[in-house]
Amino acid sequence: MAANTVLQVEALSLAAKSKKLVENVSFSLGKGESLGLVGESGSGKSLTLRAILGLLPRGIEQTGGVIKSDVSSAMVFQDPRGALDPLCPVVAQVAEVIYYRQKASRKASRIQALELLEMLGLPDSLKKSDRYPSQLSGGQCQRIVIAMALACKPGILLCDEPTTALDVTVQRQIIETITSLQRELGFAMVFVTHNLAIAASLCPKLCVMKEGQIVEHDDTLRLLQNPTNPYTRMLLDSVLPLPELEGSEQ
Ligand SMILES: Nc1ncnc2c1ncn2[C@@H]1O[C@H](COP(=O)(O)OP(=O)(O)OP(=O)(O)O)[C@@H](O)[C@H]1O
Repeated sequence: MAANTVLQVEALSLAAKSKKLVENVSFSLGKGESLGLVGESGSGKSLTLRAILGLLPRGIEQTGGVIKSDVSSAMVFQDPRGALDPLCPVVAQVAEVIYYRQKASRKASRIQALELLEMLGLPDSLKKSDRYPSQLSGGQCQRIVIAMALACKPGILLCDEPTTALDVTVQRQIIETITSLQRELGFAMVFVTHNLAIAASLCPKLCVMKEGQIVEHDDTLRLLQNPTNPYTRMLLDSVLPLPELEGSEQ
């Protein structure tokens, strides 16, 4: 691996029994870089992320390729409520990750958890009284899940459609939060989404996936300006423009 490279995926193939699900996927990621994995539902994006994390679902096997990384990874899942324990207060959930991953004392873990909540822009009310996931909005739950991932001090943040379950204004806030945290903490990121616009706004490089394969891999600007694969062109064409308002100035 080159000196600045934190992740190298080489010819990764995954299968369930004999069914090929991901085929010959390759990409690399430099320190602090962001890469977007875009494509339709079922194209193999989440499985690729799970393979990087080393957490493939039961029944899925790596049938080829290698994944090289010398930094730790943490994942932010699609459904924030599903990723949290409904019976445990949220601050305690973040503190628990710090306690186990960083081997801090219980008291220090709680203090660090509160600092992370502050960093994620969560309101003071969440810190004063212990609150449960059901008492938080979807956006607040996703911020807690991001705090838990960051509590592992990852070199790579793997984001699996972290904004899909949220409304568009909250989506934007979460994306802005991730961007500013990345600038501050310097982690690299693989961002999975079916939304080309979100991936393009976050990541300077994109991989387009279809049916388990990467069909196009390029710098975001070049890919948007000059897509070479028909599927990428179709993805671009399917971004709906806003209608022009009647009587608006030209
Ligand atoms: N546990 C599993 N067992 C068998 N097949 C699976 C399993 N998980 C995923 N698959 C299959 O692997 C393929 C890729 O799935 P994956 O979840 O990676 O797609 P995706 O691109 O992330 O889709 P989405 O955007 O809907 O999350 C799909 O055909 C899916 O049905």
